[in-house]
Amino acid sequence: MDVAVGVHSEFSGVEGDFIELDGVEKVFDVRKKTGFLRSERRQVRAVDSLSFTVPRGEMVGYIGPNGAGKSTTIKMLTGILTPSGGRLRVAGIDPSRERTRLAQRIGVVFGQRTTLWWDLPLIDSYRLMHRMYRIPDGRYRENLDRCVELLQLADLLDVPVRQLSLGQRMRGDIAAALLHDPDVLYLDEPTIGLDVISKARVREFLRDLNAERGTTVLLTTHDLTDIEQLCRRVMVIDHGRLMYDGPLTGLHEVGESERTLVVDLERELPPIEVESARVVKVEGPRQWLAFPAASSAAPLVARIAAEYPLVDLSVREPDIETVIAKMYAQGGAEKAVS
Ligand SMILES: Nc1ncnc2c1ncn2[C@@H]1O[C@H](COP(=O)(O)OP(=O)(O)OP(=O)(O)O)[C@@H](O)[C@H]1O
Repeated sequence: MDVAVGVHSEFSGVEGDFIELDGVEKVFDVRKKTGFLRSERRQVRAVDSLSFTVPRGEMVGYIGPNGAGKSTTIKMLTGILTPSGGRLRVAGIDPSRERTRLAQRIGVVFGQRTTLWWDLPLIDSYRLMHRMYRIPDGRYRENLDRCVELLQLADLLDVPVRQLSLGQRMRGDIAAALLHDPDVLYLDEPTIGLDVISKARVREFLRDLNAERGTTVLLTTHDLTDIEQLCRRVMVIDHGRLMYDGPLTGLHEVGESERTLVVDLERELPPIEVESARVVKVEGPRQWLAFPAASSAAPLVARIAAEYPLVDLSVREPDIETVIAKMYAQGGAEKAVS
C-alpha cells in the first residue's frame, strides 16, 4: 500500500531535470452571484503545493478526475497562467516571465481544440508557423517531411482543416506542435474521440518521437491505455495535489483496481471458470472477466485459449475515476501524499 511514497523517491531529484515544480500554487478569485445585484468572492485553489520534477527525455502521464488541476498546471508550464506561489522552471526558464523564449522550446497539443487555421488547407497553417516561430528553412523542411511521412499526412496537406476527421486533425495538430523541434511536448487528451486505429497510430508516433529524439512528454489523458502503452511513470493529481507518482502498476496496486478481459467464444457457454478472474457479465458468446489490474493478462489469456473455443479478445483498462475512488476507499490516497 505504501508503493506511492517509495516509488516517488526513485524519480525525484534526478540530475538534468527538465521540468521543475516546487510548492506551486494557483488560486483563482471567483465571483459567485448570491442574489439580485449581490455577489460573493470566493477563492478556488486549483493547484495546491505541487512539487515534482521530470528529467529530460521522460514520457510522463499526468492524470486525474475532472477539475483536478491538470489544465491549470499545463497552462502554468506554458506561461499562459502565472502561479500564485512556489517555483516553476521549464528548461531553466520561468514560463510566465519569459513566455516567448519558452515558446521556442515547447510544443502543446490540446485534443479538444485545434491550433490550426480552420478555413485554410493544412499546409498553410504549417507555412504560417514556419514564419511565426522563425524556423530555419532546412529544419522546417526536414521536420515537416518527417511528420508528413510518420503521421501519414501527405494526402491531407491541401485539405482545409474544417474538412478533416478528428483523427486526421489530431495528427495535423501534433505535426504543428513539432515543426520547431521542441524539447518538451505537452499533450492534453491527444487520443480523445479517436477510433482504435487512429489511437494506435498516434501512440506509435509518440513512442518513436520520444525514443528517437528524446523529446520530454507530459501526457494528460482519461484513457489509461495511453498511459499503459506510453509511460513508465504516471502522476495522479486530485484537488490540485499530487496523490501518486510512480508506475501504473503501482497505482493499480494502491487502488486494488481491476481490468476487464472481454472474450468472444465460438458459441454461448456457461460462465468461464478460471482461478485468477471472475465473470462479471455474459451476453451470448461474449463474456466479461474482471482480474487484478496490476497482474498480467497473458497467463489468463493462455489458460482460457487452452480450455475454451476462443475467437477474439480485448483488454479494457479501468477508468481513472474508478481507480482514484478505490484509492480513497483503500486509504491509499492519504499515504501517497504524506
Ligand atoms: N480561469 C479560472 N477561473 C476560476 N476557476 C478556474 C479557472 N480555471 C480553472 N478553474 C478551476 O480550477 C479547478 C481546476 O481546473 P482545471 O481545468 O485545471 O482541471 P482539469 O484537471 O484540467 O479538469 P478537466 O479534466 O475537466 O479538464 C477547477 O475547480 C476549475 O473550476
